Amino acid sequence: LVSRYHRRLIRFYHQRFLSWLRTRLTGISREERAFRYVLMNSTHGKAESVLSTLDEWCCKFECVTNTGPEKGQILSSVVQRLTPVSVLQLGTCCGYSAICITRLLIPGAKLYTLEQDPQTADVAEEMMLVAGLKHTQFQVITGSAPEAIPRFKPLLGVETFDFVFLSRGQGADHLRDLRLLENERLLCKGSVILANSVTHPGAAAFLHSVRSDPRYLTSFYPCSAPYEKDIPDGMEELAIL
Ligand SMILES: C[S@@+](CC[C@H](N)C(=O)[O-])C[C@H]1O[C@@H](n2cnc3c(N)ncnc32)[C@H](O)[C@@H]1O
Repeated sequence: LVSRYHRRLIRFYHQRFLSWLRTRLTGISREERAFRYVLMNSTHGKAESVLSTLDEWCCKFECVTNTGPEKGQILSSVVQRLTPVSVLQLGTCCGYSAICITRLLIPGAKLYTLEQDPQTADVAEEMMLVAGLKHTQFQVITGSAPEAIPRFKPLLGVETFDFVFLSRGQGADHLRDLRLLENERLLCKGSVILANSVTHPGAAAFLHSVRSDPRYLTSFYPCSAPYEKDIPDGMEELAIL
C-alpha cells in the first residue's frame, strides 16, 4: 500500500499537515498566504498573471487549488465551447478556477460561485478583483451547498444554469450536489456539468450513476493531479439530453 500510495501520502503531508501547521503557527489561512503572494508578485488587473502567479505559489510552496494549469485548460476549453450565460461553481477556495471561468465569459454572462467558509470566500473575491474581474461578471456566495442550493432561485434570480462546475469535494459530494440541482430544477436540457477530481475513490458511485443514466451524455477527460504529473486524475463532463 505504501509503495502504491506513497506519492499521495507525501502530497497529503505537504498539502494538509504542513499547511495546517503553518496556519496554526501564524494564524494566517493558506488561502490568505497565497493571496499575499499574488498581491506582491502578479500584474494587477491581468487574470493570466494572477493565474500564473498562483501556479508559481502552488508549485513552490503549497497547493491551493484542485484545478491547476492542465485541468484549467480543460475547464477553459469547455467554457469557450459552450459560451454559457449563467454559470455556477460549487467550491471556490481561493478563486483559481473561478478566475479561469470568469475571464472567458461573454458580455452579460455571470459566474455564481459558492464557498462555505466566509474567510475563504472573502479571499476569493479579493483575488478575482485583483485579476481585473468585475462584480457584474461574478458573485461569490457564502454558504454550504446543501443549504444554499435550494435558496438559489429566490436569492440569485436565476432560473437555470447553462454550465455547472462541481468542485467542492473529491467525488462523493458530486452526486449529492447534482441531485439537489436537479430537484431544485436548476438544470435544463442542454445544461452541461463538469465534475472535477473524479478519479478519487469516493467518485466511483457518481461516475457509475451518471454513466448509466440515459438522461446524460458523458465524456471523460483524463489528466493529472495539479502540479503532479505522476498522479492520475480526471474530469467528467455531463450534458443533459
Ligand atoms: C478543492 S477546493 C476548490 C478549488 C477550486 N476548484 C479551485 O481550483 O480554485 C474546495 C472548496 O470547497 C469548499 N467547500 C467544501 N464543502 C463545501 C460545501 N458543502 N459548500 C460549499 N463549499 C464547500 C471548501 O471550503 C473549499 O474551499
